[in-house]
Amino acid sequence: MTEQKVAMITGAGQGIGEAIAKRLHNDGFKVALVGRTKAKVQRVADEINADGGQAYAIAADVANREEVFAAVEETAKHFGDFNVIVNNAGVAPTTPIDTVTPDILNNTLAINLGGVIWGIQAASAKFKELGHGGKIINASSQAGQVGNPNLTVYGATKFAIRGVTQTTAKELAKFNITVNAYCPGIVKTPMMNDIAKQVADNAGKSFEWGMEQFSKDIALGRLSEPEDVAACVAYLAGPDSDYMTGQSLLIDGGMVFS
Ligand SMILES: NC(=O)C1=CN([C@@H]2O[C@H](COP(=O)(O)OP(=O)(O)OC[C@H]3O[C@@H](n4cnc5c(N)ncnc54)[C@H](O)[C@@H]3O)[C@@H](O)[C@H]2O)C=CC1
Ligand SMILES: CC(=O)C(C)=O
Repeated sequence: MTEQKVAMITGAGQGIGEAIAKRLHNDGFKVALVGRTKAKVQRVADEINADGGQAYAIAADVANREEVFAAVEETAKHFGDFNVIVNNAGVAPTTPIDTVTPDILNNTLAINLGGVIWGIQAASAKFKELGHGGKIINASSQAGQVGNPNLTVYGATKFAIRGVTQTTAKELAKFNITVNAYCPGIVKTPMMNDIAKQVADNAGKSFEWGMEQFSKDIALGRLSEPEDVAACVAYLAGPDSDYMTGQSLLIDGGMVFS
């Protein structure tokens, strides 16, 4: 039997992160689930463990460098190895340009971009210490490929994540560490529900109208399930993507063609 690999997923208490944790468990990974609220990640870990898996919940704020390093350390100590990090946690404030404040800008940069940078630093340091390569997988978005109205700050972080993915892929390749990103489209999660509601409220329209503003250009004609994204992340976490690095995989049902 092949050795079970260890993956750490941030923002794993709901939405896409939860689906990734469950998919990697189904694919035979041991999984560490990281989130700011321990109870949320513990609920997902309990479900995976009840299904015969090995899941471990850790509380950490990805904007805090020390907490991210501590989470990686705890994951490696708990499971005895460390092979994959999925830097998935993120926030998406709705920001028509005239509403952007220093606090919104700094907080979103600290979580979305800072969290990915600390995750890459902590994971690559641990892979090197363990004397083997590894896989780093970052959450970007279709909003990191094309400008989405009302998402200036969020979109900026998601464009930046594609850049960081490319630069670190080149830096870390010599250590047998790959770095790739996934770019979901419009996924049915609490984050997307909040965005659609805020856009609708700002326009004095219904939630359905708000969602339609984002979903009308999906070629496949349906919103994404979190599991659609998790399936592609599983590919990036597994051996079939070994010869792939620096790439940003669009999983958007055909909204954007790059
Ligand atoms: N839902 C969508 O349509 C899309 C989502 N994405 C990206 O996918 C990722 C996951 O998104 P969703 O599951 O939709 O979001 P979500 O809001 O439903 O879940 C995100 C999770 O991350 C956690 N989190 C937020 N800030 C954190 C922090 N500082 N430290 C630790 N955990 C933190 C939240 O508590 C939450 O549990 C995000 O990076 C998002 O930008 C990208 C494209 C589309
Ligand atoms: C939330 C997000 O990433 C969108 C709308 O693409």
